[in-house]
Amino acid sequence: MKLGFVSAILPEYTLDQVLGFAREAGFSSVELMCWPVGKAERRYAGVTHLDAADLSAAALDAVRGKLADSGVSISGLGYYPNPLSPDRGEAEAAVAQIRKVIDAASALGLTRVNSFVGRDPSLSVDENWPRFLETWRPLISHAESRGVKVGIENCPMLFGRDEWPGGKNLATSPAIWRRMFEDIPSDSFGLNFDPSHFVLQGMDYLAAIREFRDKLFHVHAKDLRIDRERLDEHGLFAFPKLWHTPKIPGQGDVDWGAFFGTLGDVGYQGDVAIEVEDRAFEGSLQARLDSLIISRRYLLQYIKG
Ligand SMILES: O=C1C[C@@H](O)[C@H](O)[C@@H](O)C1=O
Repeated sequence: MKLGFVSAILPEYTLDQVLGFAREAGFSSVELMCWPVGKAERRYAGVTHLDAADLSAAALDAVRGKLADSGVSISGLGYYPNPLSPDRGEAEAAVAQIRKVIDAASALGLTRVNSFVGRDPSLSVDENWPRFLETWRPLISHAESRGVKVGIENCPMLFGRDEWPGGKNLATSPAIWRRMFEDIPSDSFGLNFDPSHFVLQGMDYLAAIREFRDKLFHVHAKDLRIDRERLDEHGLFAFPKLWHTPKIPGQGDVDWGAFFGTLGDVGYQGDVAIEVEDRAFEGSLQARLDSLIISRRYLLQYIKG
């Protein structure tokens, strides 16, 4: 397994700076953010370390050169919008960008793109399903034709009022994954698995790794703490942001020994990208760089990196 990080935590860095930091800090890989150039609509979004809109020969050569010089590999290209948004304009833009990111991966000889399937939060899973199929069947055919595997992250995107009540990503549970993979059976359709989202939902991430071993395309290492006193105060049906806190690996409730033990049992040999969304480390650029260094040091007890 290779250890890397999600580049969203370094929005002010250029691609060169991201790769330079990764190399100096000893990371083997990086998941590069590929949001369209522009303003972020939410935290950890809107970061562009690779502009998928410019796939000119010159731009691609420049990126290839930077990657080769750095000696750091790219675990995947990441873009996490809501392609099933009730705002049709937003959804169409998301779908168009996902296609470009798939094209960019293929042009660079990469095999992984990570994203969300999206959701209309005001509708049930069943009510979202026809649109999910209409949107994702062509996207996955496109990925197949480009030799790219799309890993869907299991984040519920359900933290506060604007995502209430269903969240902005359908792909949150084994029950939904089974249905997704049955309805769109493709070797290009799988998971970007993050155990922290299972902790949030009170679910067993080890059983899920075992069942979906063949669908594990990419892994995120983010931790999360359930704040028991706040949960006792607000209850499970309150906005989740009221009773949990995202943390760096080792500082939350994920059992990383069991997690890596189970990944090893199922033969996972892909990339693990540390994802920092821990406000305790967001006071400065240096604190964010430190958070990646500390997370890496912690996880190296389980994997070679
Ligand atoms: O991996 C993820 C993608 C992010 O854009 C999002 O903020 C998030 O919570 C997440 O887990």
